[in-house]
Amino acid sequence: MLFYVVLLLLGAGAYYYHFRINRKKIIERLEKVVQRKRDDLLKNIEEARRISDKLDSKRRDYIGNLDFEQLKKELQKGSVTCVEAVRTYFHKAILAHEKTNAVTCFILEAEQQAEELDEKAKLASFVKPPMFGIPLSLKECLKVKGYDTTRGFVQDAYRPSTEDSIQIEHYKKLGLIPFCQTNVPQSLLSYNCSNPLFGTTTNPFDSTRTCGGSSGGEGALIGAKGSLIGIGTDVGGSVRIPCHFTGIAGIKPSKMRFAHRGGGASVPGKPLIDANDGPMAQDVKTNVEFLRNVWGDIDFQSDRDPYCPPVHWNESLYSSEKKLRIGYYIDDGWFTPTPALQRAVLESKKHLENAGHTVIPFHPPRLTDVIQWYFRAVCLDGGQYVLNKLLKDIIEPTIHFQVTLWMVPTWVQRIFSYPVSLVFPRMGVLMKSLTRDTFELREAYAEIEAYREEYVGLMMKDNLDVILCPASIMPAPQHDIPSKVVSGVSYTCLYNLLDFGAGQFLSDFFQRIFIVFPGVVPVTTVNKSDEEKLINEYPETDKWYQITKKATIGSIGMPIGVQVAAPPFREEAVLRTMREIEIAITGK
Ligand SMILES: CCCCCCCC/C=C\CCCCCCCC(=O)NCC(=O)O
Repeated sequence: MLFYVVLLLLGAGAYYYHFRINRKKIIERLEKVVQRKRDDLLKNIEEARRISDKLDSKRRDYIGNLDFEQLKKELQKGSVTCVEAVRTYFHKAILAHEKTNAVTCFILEAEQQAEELDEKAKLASFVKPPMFGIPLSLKECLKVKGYDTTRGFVQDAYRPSTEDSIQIEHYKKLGLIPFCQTNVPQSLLSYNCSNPLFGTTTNPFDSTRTCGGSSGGEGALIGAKGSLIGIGTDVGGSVRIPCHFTGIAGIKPSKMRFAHRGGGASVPGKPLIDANDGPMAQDVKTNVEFLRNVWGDIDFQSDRDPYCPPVHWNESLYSSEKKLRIGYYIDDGWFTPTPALQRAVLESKKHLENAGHTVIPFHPPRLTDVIQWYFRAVCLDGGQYVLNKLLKDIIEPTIHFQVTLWMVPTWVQRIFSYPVSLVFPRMGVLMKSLTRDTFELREAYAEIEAYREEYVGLMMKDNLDVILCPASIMPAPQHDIPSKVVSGVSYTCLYNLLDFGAGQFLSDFFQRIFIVFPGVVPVTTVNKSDEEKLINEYPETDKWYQITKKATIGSIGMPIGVQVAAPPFREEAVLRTMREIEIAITGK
């Protein structure tokens, strides 16, 4: 017996030794890549600075102070040129980058694209496209010809995309000029924004706090006024959480409203929970204008990707005067949000009631189950795909906790989940979430499908048009917190789980009720009384609550958004609701 124990220990030791040596080699090799990439970025920024400096600083300030609508008009009139717009936004993005480390690369060809557009504009026959000359920032994972999409993995550096994705092609056709790429967390499966290649992106309001993720670079850049409009992706909150953390507005349309051919994903091959791209901007108005133009011309995407139905912008839904019926909740029953987030929903409710809408309580059912199905379906191979990539890479320290969880074999997690449940029941739920086998995975898929019916059934029973709820559980926390409180995505991941696969859109009934489309609009900032309530009333019943409470203390002044969600192909109703909240708050 002793012999076998010794043999086993020796075997384990040898395996561990081999593993360490191998990891050391990988890290040494990749550290050189990191250095090269960082040197290249410095040169790239200097080149962008040289380009931006060609424009007189007074002119740059003038153009830099125009909002989206004003810049769009001036570009259309010809009183601002595309080259001037690009040079201005190189300048503004450099300033934002110096503050937050948001940019991973400037797309230097933007200047040339701008020059070509300006040349075309001189021809009498040329009809300017609707978003002529507007600079567009892009999350690093979106495919642009000639540029990397590393998703924060060092191993994927210097493997540039060979083509633009269909969406990028479309944006260029509409006159937009992609001018920079922005940072992401390693793997995209986190709501912070750090990776070993480009480092940590910080929140423009407080550098000790995260800008959110995974479209965190976009959040930081737009929040710091370095871009007017950008594109993120969202599989669990990655557009909405950074918007909420950085005080901007953004939306995650239902999957089929964009073409996905040529796009990338955090975990390819997960059928029920898929990432959608979505715009992010300083206000709702800009998102509306952007989507009005993109969906007004959606045939461009549908023609190239038959899985993208040609559903056009629905102006009558957006501009309708019919009063809405809105369901709201301030606590999903899984994770009580901190007081400012609850107040933001209640204030928005009042604004909407003042505008004549009916706002009634709505309770999303069984969030504990939702959390389990979501993690099971996102990590559909038990996290193996991401873990394999991570083990071939330098692992980002701010996601160490999350990676450690993934490394524990599923059967071990399952055994320990029972004793853990006795002292920390919510952790027990998470520890039972990763799938043991395909039998369990199929079951989870079936549950998700049934849940979709249940959820929309509840909405239909009360004849609800949209749902109003918190955007997250807390204001922006410190950089390492998201990986420690990964279950805090319940407010956003619910609406990814309710998304829909191809095919069902064929029926009008399904189109109306099944896919849910959420967006986030900034509403308020954390105040003193929120902090007092947090200290005196916020639960401390388990470790996640304790971490959340501690991370939220000291967040006075941080932005807070709310989330609005609605059934598929009714994105315009969500935008209308968000815009009405925006008008009530800002008066414009
Ligand atoms: C012992 C318990 C094991 C559970 C381990 C869970 C590990 C965490 C897995 C997934 C985290 C999901 C967080 C989602 C954050 C938002 C991500 C997002 O929207 N990404 C966008 C994209 O992928 O494009």
